[in-house]
Amino acid sequence: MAISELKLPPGVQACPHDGAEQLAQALAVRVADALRQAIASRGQATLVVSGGRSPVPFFEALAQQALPWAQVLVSLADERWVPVNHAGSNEALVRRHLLRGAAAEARFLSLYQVAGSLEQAAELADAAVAELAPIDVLVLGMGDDGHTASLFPHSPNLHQALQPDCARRVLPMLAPSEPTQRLTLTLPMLTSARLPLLAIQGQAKLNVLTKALMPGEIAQLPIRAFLNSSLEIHWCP
Ligand SMILES: O=C(O)[C@H](O)[C@@H](O)[C@H](O)[C@H](O)COP(=O)(O)O
Repeated sequence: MAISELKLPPGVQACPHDGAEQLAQALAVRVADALRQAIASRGQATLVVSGGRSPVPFFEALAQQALPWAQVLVSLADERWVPVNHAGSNEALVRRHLLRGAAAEARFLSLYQVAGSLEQAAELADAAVAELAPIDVLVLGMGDDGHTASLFPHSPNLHQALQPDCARRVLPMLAPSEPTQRLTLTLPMLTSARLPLLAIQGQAKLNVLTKALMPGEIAQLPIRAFLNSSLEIHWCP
């Protein structure tokens, strides 16, 4: 099935692209326009991006966009609880591929915190991200298991993190793969985004999305929590 054939709920929109490079470029233009608008209205803009492997071409395309970067605050939807010099650090990925050239002037808000336990790190991150909401632009990814941010199926704290009135902005999560200890923004933080975007690539992820659009438990496919409000889904084969 092609993404254009999916029956999407009201507010959810599909944006198909021919390939990864086209998706990265189009998403960068879309995000940059929204950041410019936010800066024109409020003098600054907040951008929350995801980690993983696929966002690299998008980060590099966005870094090329002409923007008053000093007025942009960048942060992450989720982070692996590893220091920035660890190969799995999402912060390192953003610093390497997005915050470079003129974009290095943007301010970056770390989710990663040095602490004695993951729970303590989540409490510190919770306080640190208070200034993020409401988010102007959110770019989510999705795993083959239907997780988004670090909202992993059946993780401890998943139920709490997905409550629309969750009082925490950040909660600790456990991922099924290394690095397993994660920090994630919770549902109310993520859904505060004025422009929520989901970027996914490939048939396998389209199949997961198709399944997520069918009735079922949110805990099985946490992406479901984002399919009942406004969302722009950018997809390429
Ligand atoms: O830290 C992370 O791993 C993420 O933020 C995560 O939610 C990611 O977006 C998905 O796992 C998809 O990752 P890919 O796009 O690389 O497949």
